[in-house]
Amino acid sequence: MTLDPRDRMIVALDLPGVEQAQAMVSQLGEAVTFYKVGYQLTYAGGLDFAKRLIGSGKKVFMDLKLHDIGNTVSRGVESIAGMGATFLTVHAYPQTMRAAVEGRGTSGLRILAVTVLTSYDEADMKDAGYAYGVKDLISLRARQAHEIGIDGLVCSPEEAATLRPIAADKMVLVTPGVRPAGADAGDQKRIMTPGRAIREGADYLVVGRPITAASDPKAAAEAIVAEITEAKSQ
Ligand SMILES: O=c1ccn([C@@H]2O[C@H](COP(=O)(O)O)[C@@H](O)[C@H]2O)c(=O)[nH]1
Repeated sequence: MTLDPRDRMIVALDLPGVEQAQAMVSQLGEAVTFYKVGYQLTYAGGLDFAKRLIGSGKKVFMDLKLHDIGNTVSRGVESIAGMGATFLTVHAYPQTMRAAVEGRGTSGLRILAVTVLTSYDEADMKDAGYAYGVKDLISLRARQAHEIGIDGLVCSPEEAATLRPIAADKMVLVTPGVRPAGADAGDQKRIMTPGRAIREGADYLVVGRPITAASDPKAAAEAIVAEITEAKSQ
């Protein structure tokens, strides 16, 4: 996939409100082309803000991680499909994924299935009652997503190399859990540096706090794009 390295970085706008999100977008300027809007901002006026971002020429990933009975998921996805976002997440349960694919129809919205959250390690999987470990569950869910016609997977960069053969050129690999060398992991448990994530086969990197909480967010974003560029040139 030929993409400008800048377009491979998706900045998570996990901020308390539209005012803070707008200030961050203004500060980042041309350094960032792709934003992710998740729970925090969506429930604080973020849907209209996301539409305005799209109107201003930025790409938007709605990280709503839908999971409900099929009819509710389909109808929810139909509503989102009209807003012009590029990506929308659902949890990677077969019923939910089928409903999402039905709801997106022939719109340009691409559905991403969240395999196993990057804040989970093996102990968390057990704690949540899963019989599978991370590696087996992400592989199972990736195969199911492929069969159902999902457009991409959300996984840790640690799993990009394992999932690439399943995703082939049909599904993009979108990876949160990205931390520049020496950065605080926070609640992320399956992490990798930006350069290594790209070398392992990630198509898009999702980065939040390492940029939005940096003393100079624009410089932090530019440094990540430089790492992506370097990794792509190898
Ligand atoms: O498995 C997942 C799925 C989604 N996310 C989201 O990505 C960002 C990561 O933010 P950081 O500040 O860089 O940790 C955040 O919005 C999550 O909701 C994820 O981390 N892992």
